[in-house]
Amino acid sequence: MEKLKIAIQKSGRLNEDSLRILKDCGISIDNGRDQLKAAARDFPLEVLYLRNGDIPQYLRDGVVDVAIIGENVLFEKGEDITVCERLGFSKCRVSLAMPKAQSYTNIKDLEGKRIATSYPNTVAHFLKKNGVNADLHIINGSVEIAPNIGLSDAICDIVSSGSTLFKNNLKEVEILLKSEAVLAVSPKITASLTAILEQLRFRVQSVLKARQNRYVLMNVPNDRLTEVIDLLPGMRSPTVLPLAEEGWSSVHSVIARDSFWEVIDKVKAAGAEGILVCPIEKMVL
Ligand SMILES: Nc1ncnc2c1ncn2[C@@H]1O[C@H](COP(=O)(O)OP(=O)(O)OP(=O)(O)O)[C@@H](O)[C@H]1O
Ligand SMILES: O=P(O)(O)OC[C@H]1O[C@H](OP(=O)(O)OP(=O)(O)O)[C@H](O)[C@@H]1O
Ligand SMILES: [Mg+2]
Repeated sequence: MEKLKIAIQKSGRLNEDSLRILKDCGISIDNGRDQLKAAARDFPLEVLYLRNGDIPQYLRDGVVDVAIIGENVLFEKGEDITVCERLGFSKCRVSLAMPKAQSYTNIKDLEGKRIATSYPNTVAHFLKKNGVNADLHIINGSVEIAPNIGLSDAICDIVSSGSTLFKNNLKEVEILLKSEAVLAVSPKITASLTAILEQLRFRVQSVLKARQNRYVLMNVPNDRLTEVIDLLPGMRSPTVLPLAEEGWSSVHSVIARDSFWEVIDKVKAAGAEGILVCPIEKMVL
């Protein structure tokens, strides 16, 4: 049977979460150490472990059909590659930073300056858009050290918590783009493999939806039911079941993770008690 070839990062920031999302989709992979290729046991999928930076070219050439990759890498060297799902992990931004002591008012301050980066196309694109000329120094790692050793006046690199910038006495001055892990598709994917990709996307979507929501159960006195129900969204509407004790009901609902505490505070104030919160494994709408 034909198999969809998926590339995931061999080692690094994306590896673990990429394997986790496949696992949550019910796809188990025989994952021998040092193996560069593995087959899934229960889904027509073959996994290739590759360098994140090499993946755009493999997608372009059709060596792999899909990949889990940092969106920032597509911006740098895969603008022709299509994204079919945003996966919600490895969130970061690509930013320009300068020594803290240096004054900065706007991008024009970078005119004629030396900028060290691993993302030359991204920086060149940003500078061109702003009509600024600067010297780019391409380095592959430890970019944040460059100003401290006199290699550059500014840097452009990935920022997440900001602690690497802080430790190197740098300040973030411009955000060029925001990124997260995405599922990207080869322009050469065939129709029959697209059908398998659609099955995979369906599973991914139900896993992501489930991660974004929580299942809640609570006890509510019957005379406060309408008030509590009005505060709860639910998939269609909340479920209401009678408790063994007269005058009380059990109310079940689904709440978005982001608005969770806000809703809980409100239902509590409206008379709900014994509130239980459970993770959801899959959510099919
Ligand atoms: N500090 C961070 N916080 C969140 N996401 C990050 C962070 N650093 C990198 N990422 C994301 O994870 C991706 C992989 O980063 P990582 O440093 O593991 O590999 P890499 O050196 O860019 O790639 P390669 O696999 O080619 O060696 C990046 O492209 C980015 O999308
Ligand atoms: O804002 P922060 O939370 O500090 O994260 C940003 C740092 O994380 C990444 O490096 P990583 O740790 O992946 O090391 P690498 O340079 O070897 O890839 C990135 O290149 C930054 O240096
Ligand atoms: Mg890194």
